[in-house]
Amino acid sequence: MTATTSGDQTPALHFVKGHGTQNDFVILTDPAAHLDLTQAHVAALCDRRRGIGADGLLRVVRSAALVERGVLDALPDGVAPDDWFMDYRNADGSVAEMCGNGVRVFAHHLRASGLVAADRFTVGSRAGARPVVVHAHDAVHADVTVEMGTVRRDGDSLVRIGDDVYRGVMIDVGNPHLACVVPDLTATDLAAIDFSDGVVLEPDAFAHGANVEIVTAPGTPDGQGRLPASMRVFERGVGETRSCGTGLVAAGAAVLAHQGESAGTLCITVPGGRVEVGIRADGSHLRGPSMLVAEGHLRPGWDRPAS
Ligand SMILES: N[C@@H](CCC[C@H](N)C(=O)O)C(=O)O
Repeated sequence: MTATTSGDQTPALHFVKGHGTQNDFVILTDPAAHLDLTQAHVAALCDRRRGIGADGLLRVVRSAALVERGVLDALPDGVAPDDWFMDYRNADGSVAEMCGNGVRVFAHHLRASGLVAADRFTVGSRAGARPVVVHAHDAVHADVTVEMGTVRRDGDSLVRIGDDVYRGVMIDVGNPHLACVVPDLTATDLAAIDFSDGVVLEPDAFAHGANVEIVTAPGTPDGQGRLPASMRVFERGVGETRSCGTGLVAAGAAVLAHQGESAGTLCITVPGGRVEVGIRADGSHLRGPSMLVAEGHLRPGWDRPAS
């Protein structure tokens, strides 16, 4: 992966490493879309042994530049040419439409780096515009809310995980999910689920694969009226992660549907922390922490195989 400068003059590439409830990302700032982000390069960079290691990569790029360079055919719904665009890739190098934790970390990076000077702005994504509010931030920590858009519920489907089969709701939050609420599942049972053989979806259920969430039924509301629940997730293009923002919104909608409700606020615990999810008839939100933990440079030639 090189900047467009040719030959051995390629400059060292600056990166930032961050996470949202331990869903971790490599962030590359590339305003004019000069980087040639191939699937193999992204996979190598996200590899925890031969690269920096991450669940995904966030390229920080001007929306218009992605269209000019042919990465996008057109600007997605509501995205303006000047908006910063989160060009998201999974750890295996595949492209995904949206990443909820990624938007929180992306917005934090924009504020902390001075690329954006306001606390309210819009981030572009392949799933459309995602308005954010940065409630507080410093160089390392931030608290960010993302408007996650409409949650579309489809029919039910099944997933096999090891010897167990779970029924869930197919939910689109810009990207596809199967959110399975298991009423009698305790937090201990949830922690014991073995994802090591992956997840097997019904063959015709999802044209492009899906992320799978296993969620407990909600407990009694907390002091702020939020329903508590716990979740684990197996992400398309990654494997099990310690959190997934779009998955949390899908899980929130599934928990509410399980209660016979279509709107409400939840506080959901994942292995990497806790976030707030709000579901409304006309949209949804995700609020939670972001951390930017490191920065550095990729050495020119990092992607050449060892001789
Ligand atoms: N971790 C993300 C979701 C990333 C994309 C997902 N793996 C997919 O392929 O749809 C999140 O926080 O939403």
